[in-house]
Amino acid sequence: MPSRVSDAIKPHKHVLDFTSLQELPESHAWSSLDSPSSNNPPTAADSSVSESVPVIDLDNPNAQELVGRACKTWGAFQVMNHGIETSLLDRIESTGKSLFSLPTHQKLKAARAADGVSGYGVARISSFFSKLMWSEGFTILGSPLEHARQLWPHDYNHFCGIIEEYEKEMQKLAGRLMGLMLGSLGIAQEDVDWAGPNKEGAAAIQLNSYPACPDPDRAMGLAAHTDSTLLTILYQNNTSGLQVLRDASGWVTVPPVPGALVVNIGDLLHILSNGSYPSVLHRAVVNRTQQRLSVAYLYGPPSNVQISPLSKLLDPTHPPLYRPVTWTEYLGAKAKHFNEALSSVQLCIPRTGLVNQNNVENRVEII
Ligand SMILES: C=C1C[C@]23C[C@H]1CC[C@H]2[C@@]12CCC[C@@](C)(C(=O)O1)[C@H]2[C@@H]3C(=O)O
Ligand SMILES: O=C(O)CCC(=O)C(=O)O
Ligand SMILES: [Fe+2]
Repeated sequence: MPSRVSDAIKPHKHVLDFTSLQELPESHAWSSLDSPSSNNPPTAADSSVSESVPVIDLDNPNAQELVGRACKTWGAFQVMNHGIETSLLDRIESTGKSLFSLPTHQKLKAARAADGVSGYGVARISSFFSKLMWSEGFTILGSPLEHARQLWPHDYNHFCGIIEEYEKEMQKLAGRLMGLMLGSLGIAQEDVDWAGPNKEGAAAIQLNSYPACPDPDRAMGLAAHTDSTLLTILYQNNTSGLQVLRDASGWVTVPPVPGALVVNIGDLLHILSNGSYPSVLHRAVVNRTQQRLSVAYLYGPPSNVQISPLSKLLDPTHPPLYRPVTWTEYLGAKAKHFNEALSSVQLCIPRTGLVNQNNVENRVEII
């Protein structure tokens, strides 16, 4: 119970000063009962998992085929030789660390507004769960200038410069990855009018910090979700925590590989590919000794473009499985339906109908 009425009405009462805690508070103690069932598939004992998310060298002449295969089977992969300089990754990591190590009262000056997207706070998906997550985040959509001024009144340009450079480089990589992913489906990027080489998608950056946790087995860093993006490019520091759900094996850890970036398929690419590239459920777990930092580049189409299954992928035996949606509209569906957002834009399939091309039966209900 909040001790003062003013605490109860503060929008950011959930933000904790993690560093001062010796024990996991009840508010952050997850049990299998209060986590949604999608969070609890049979967990694979680490030793029994022989497969792991593919690591693809983008300089490999077969990169396109390898990317296509990884998108169909895993919904995630790691990339090497991606063209992003190590020094930029080091700089984004250290600026992220310095942000999260500011005093709580300072970080709260850049708090995300109740109806806003950008700023500092708990995970946006927190409202769908009765327990809180062991993490804090900072979201950037558009210019970070105003929030950076609140955080570092004397030195905001440093942060803004790094973010700007990171966005520019990631935009290029995201375009290149889209080209490989579409190419592997037999579609030229130029044939998708908003995705051509000189077109710019929209994007957000999410900095995540997962402090060391006194009771990691009962805590959740970031609960299982899919991203509402076309694709997400994730930089993780040298501490593992990211897991993706693989139907047969349960949760599979995506280990940090020095110099690699993780790519995962989001719901809009799932729609665009008519289910050929299923979006992947993923989550972040925490550990007892080390702070973990990750930076997600959430890449989507220009916000008002309608995304629907590509017509080249459709024929009478492969009808469209989803209705057209804009990114803005889909983010609204996610905020309302969370992990059921994709089914909320699904079209009805006749009883005799066809299932998703990759047989992801649990996602396509025949009604
Ligand atoms: C452009 C986006 C995509 C958002 C919302 C908005 C800004 C922040 C993104 C994330 C980042 C963390 C997971 C997620 C699920 C969340 O809660 O915030 C993402 C969400 C989505 O992919 O739906
Ligand atoms: O921190 C991670 O490994 C995952 C972060 C993530 O899924 C996100 O920001 O969308
Ligand atoms: Fe994510």
